[in-house]
Amino acid sequence: MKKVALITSGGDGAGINATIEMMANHPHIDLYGFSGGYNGISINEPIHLTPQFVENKSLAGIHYVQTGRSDLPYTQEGRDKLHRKLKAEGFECLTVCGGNGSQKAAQLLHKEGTNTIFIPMTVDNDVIGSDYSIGFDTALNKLMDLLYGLHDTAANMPGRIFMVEVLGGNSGNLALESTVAGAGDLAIVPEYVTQKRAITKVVKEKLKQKQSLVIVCSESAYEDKNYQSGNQGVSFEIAAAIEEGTGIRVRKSIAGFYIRAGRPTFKDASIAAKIGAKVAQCVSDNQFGVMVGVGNDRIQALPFQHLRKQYNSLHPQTMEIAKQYNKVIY
Ligand SMILES: Nc1ncnc2c1ncn2[C@@H]1O[C@H](COP(=O)(O)OP(=O)(O)O)[C@@H](O)[C@H]1O
Ligand SMILES: O=P(O)(O)OC[C@H]1O[C@](O)(COP(=O)(O)O)[C@@H](O)[C@@H]1O
Repeated sequence: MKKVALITSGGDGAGINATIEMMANHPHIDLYGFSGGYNGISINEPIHLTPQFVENKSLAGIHYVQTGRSDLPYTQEGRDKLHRKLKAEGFECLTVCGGNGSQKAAQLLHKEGTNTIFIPMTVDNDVIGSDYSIGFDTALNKLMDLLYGLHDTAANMPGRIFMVEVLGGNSGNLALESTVAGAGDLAIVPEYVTQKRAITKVVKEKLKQKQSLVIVCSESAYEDKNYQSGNQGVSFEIAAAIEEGTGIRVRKSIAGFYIRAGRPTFKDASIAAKIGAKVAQCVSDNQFGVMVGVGNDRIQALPFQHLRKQYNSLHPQTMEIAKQYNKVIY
C-alpha cells in the first residue's frame, strides 16, 4: 500500500468526490485528504479516506475535503514546509485537484522533490493541457437552467434586455458555450476586449431581429480591465452602457456561486471517476509528475514538461460558430 495525500485547491468543482472514491478504493492506495488547499497540509490533520469513509457519498455536492486558496506555495520557504510535512508523515505522493494556479504549485513541488500528480478541477474549464476540467459541465447545466428561465420570461414579456454575469476567471468558456448552445443571444468574453460602443451597436442590430435579448457576460470582461478574474459587477457597468446607447432598461442577474458545486452531472461524475482510476494506476506504477486530464477524448497522463505551450483558451470551433452567428463580441 502506498500512502497518498490529496488536496483540492482553488474553486470547488462538482464531481471531484468520484475521483477520490476511485482512488480510495484502489487496493494499492492508502489515501489521506487535507482540507484547506496547500496550507491545509501544513495546518490540518489528515482525513483518512478509507473505502468505508467514502462509501455512498461520491455523488454528494459537498467535497470529502474542503478546498482553499493558500499562501505557502508562492515562496520557497512555504514549499519547504510542505515538503517536510509530507515526508515526515510518510506520504509517497501528493495529488492536487485544482485549476491553473494549483497546477503551477504542483509543478514546483514536483520539481523540488515531492512526487506529485495533478487533476484538473475548475468550472472555468481552462486548465493548461486538458480538454476538460472536472466541474465545468455541472456549472454549465446550472447556468443553462437559469438562462432558460430568462428566455421564458423574455418571451412572456417581450421588448426587454437581460444580462447575466457568470463566473469563469480569465476564461469565457461558460459564457460562450451556453450562448452557442442556444441559452444566450450574445456572449461577452474576457479573451476579446469589449468596447462600449461595439456592444451597443451589436445589441441594436440584434434587437431588429429579436423581441428580447439575453446577454451572457463573463466576470472579467471589459475594456478598462478594472474587472479582473474573481471580481463581480462588470455586467452592471456594461448594462449601464447599453442602457445609455439604446434607451432600454437592462434587467440584470449575477449567476454567482450557485453554479459552482452541487450534485455532479453524468459527464462530471463519469470523467471524474475515470480520472480517479487513472490516477490510481499512475500511483501504482510510480508514474509521477503528470497531469491526469482529458485529451483526444481519452483520459491521459501528461508529463508536466509537456504542459507549457498548451494554453487552453476558448474552443476554436465554438468561437468560429459564435462569430458566424453574431453571438459573441470580438
Ligand atoms: N504562481 C503560483 N505559484 C505557486 N503557487 C500558486 C501559484 N498560483 C497559485 N498557486 C497556488 O494555488 C492556489 C490556487 O490557485 P488559484 O489561481 O487561486 O486557483 P486555481 O488553482 O483554481 O487556478 C493558490 O491559492 C496558491 O496556493
Ligand atoms: O471563490 P472565489 O475565491 O471568490 O473565486 C472566484 C473565482 O473562482 C472561480 O469560480 C473558479 O476559479 P478557479 O477554479 O480557477 O479557482 C472563478 O470562475 C472565479 O473567478
